[in-house]
Amino acid sequence: MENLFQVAIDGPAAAGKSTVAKIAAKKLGFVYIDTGAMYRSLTFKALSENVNLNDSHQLKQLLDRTEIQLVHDELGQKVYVDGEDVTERIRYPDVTKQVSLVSSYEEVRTEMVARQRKLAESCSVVMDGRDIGTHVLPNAQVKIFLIASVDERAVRRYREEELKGRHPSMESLRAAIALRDKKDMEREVSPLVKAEDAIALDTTSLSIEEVVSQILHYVKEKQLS
Ligand SMILES: Nc1ncnc2c1ncn2[C@@H]1O[C@H](COP(=O)(O)OP(=O)(O)OP(=O)(O)O)[C@@H](O)[C@H]1O
Ligand SMILES: Nc1ccn([C@@H]2O[C@H](COP(=O)(O)O)[C@@H](O)[C@H]2O)c(=O)n1
Repeated sequence: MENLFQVAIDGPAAAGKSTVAKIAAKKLGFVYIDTGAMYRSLTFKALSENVNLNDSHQLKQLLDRTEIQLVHDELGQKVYVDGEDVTERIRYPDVTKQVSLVSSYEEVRTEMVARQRKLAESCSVVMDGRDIGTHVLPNAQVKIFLIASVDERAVRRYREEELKGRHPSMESLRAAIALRDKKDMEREVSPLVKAEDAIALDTTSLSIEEVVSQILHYVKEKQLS
């Protein structure tokens, strides 16, 4: 289909990908696709059904009988697994801790990528994840690789946790972020890496509004060229 526009946003954990992708998509009138939520959904279901997370074949079979829906309304994104609202549940620490293992398997990724490409088939999208610019949407017109220092990312997560009434130590947040990045960068299949043609955007000292404005600038520039 002609005239479809794709914005790919990749980067390490807690760099701000989903926050800015959501706002940019809304401002552009594009659909926002949170691919991390899809891997989290499968991890949640595998944990709920006691599936062996070291068995990629079992995980793929589970995925084949799992419906994952990303639904958007005025209040934001909701995630449904087989019709159950798991929006909050997939952010719990047990899922976050295991999701990099589940996402490391080729069988799982092949199916997820097929689903993600299908979602982007008929509409303009802002898609965020780890392999969007390198693998899922290699022809995306705008590719952003969002980074921020690990200390800043830990602070951002801390503030988020504080709002939910939780007070984890800064060091535990920092360690969890660094460990997840390491696993995502070192896996064999589609590791987290900047696409050659992606724009690196360091958000360490940028506000959310400034990051969104930069992304919109790159999109407008491309649309006019
Ligand atoms: N530029 C920014 N300045 C300050 N805080 C930010 C900025 N961007 C995002 N945040 C905050 O940082 C936290 C993490 O952002 P977000 O969840 O969007 O990151 P992410 O890259 O999607 O993370 P993950 O990959 O782990 O899901 C959120 O609380 C968000 O509000
Ligand atoms: N395209 C993607 C997106 C995500 N992952 C894996 O899922 C984890 C959770 O992602 P969040 O963005 O929701 O934090 C992430 O740590 C990766 O292991 C992926 O592999 N590819």
